Amino acid sequence: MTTTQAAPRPGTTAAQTEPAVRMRGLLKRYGGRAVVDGLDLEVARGEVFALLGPNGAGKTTTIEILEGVRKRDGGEVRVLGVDPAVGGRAWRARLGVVSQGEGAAQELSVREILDHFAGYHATPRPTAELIAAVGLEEKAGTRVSRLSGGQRRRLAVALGVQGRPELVFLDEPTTGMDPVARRQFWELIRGLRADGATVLLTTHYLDEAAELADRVGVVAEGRLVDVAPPGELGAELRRAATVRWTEDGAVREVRTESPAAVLRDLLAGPGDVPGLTVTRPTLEDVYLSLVAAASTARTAAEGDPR
Ligand SMILES: Nc1ncnc2c1ncn2[C@@H]1O[C@H](COP(=O)(O)OP(=O)(O)OP(=O)(O)O)[C@@H](O)[C@H]1O
Repeated sequence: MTTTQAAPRPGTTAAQTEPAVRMRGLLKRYGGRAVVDGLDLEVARGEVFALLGPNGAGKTTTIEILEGVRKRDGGEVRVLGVDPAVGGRAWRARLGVVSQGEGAAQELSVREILDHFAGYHATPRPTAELIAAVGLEEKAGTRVSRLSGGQRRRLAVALGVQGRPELVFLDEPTTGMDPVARRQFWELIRGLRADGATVLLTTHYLDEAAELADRVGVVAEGRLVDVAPPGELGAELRRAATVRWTEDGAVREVRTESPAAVLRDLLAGPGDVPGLTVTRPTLEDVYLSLVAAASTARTAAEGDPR
C-alpha cells in the first residue's frame, strides 16, 4: 500500500516527530495547467527522501515552493514547522539549498567563495573540511569560471551543506558528476544523515535513489504516484517474476508470481534447461511502469485522442 507518511524514528522527542516537511494538496498552476496537482507528502526528521520523476513532472517546482522561493496556488505546506511563504531569516538559516542553477561568483576561487559564505552562517563547517568532503582539494585555488560542470556541482553541494542545515534540499545534485564524485557525494549524504539532518533530493539516477534514500516518491504529471522504501516501490508490479529458458532454439518466457513452481516443473524434465534465468523487476522497471501508467491516466482524463 502507498504511504505518504513517514514513520517516526525510535527514541525521538515529540518536537522531533513533527515531520521536517509536510504538504497537503499542494497546487501550482502555470497558464491554467496544474504542474503540481494536489501533492500530499511528509518527510520525517532525519529521513533521506528522494523525489523521482520524468522531466517536467513538477519536482523542481515543488522543491522551490518548499524553499520559499516560489509561490503556491493552493494547499498547505509546513517546512520545519513554518509556512515557507512567510518563512523569515531564522527559518532560512536552518535550510541548505542546492538548486539546479549556478550562482557562485565566477571570479573567486573555490576556497574564497566558501570562506566568503562561511560568514553568513553561525557555525559553518570549516572550508578545508568541505573541500575535502566534495573532493575539490586540487581545485581549491581555482576560479569558478575555470571549473568543469561536475566540479561546479561539487561546489554547489559544499555551499548547500556549509551551514550545518537541519534540512537540505538538493535538486539533481549529482548531474554531471563523474562516478567517483557521485560516490563521494553519497558518503557526504550518509554523513549528514548520521548527524541527524533531513535530506530531500531529486535525481534521475535510480541507483542513487536506491543507494541513499530511506523512501522514494515518484512524481508524474504533477502527482505522487507511489511512495515507499526503494525496495518496496510498486509492490504489486514487483510480485511477478519472469522465468526464461531456451527450448528448441527459441527463448521461452513465463511471468509468474510462483517462480519456484515453474522451476520445479522445468527441472523435473529429463534434460538440462539451457539459458534458465529468473528475474524480478528492477527499480528502473517499476519506475518506468509507474510513470507510463500516470501518463496514460492523464491522457485518458483529458480525452486526448493520441
Ligand atoms: N516559470 C514557469 N512558467 C511556466 N511554466 C513553468 C515555469 N516553471 C516550470 N514550468 C513548467 O512546469 C512544469 C514542471 O517543471 P519542473 O521544473 O518543476 O519539472 P521537474 O520535474 O523539476 O523537471 P526536470 O526533471 O526536467 O528538472 C514543466 O512543464 C515546466 O515547463
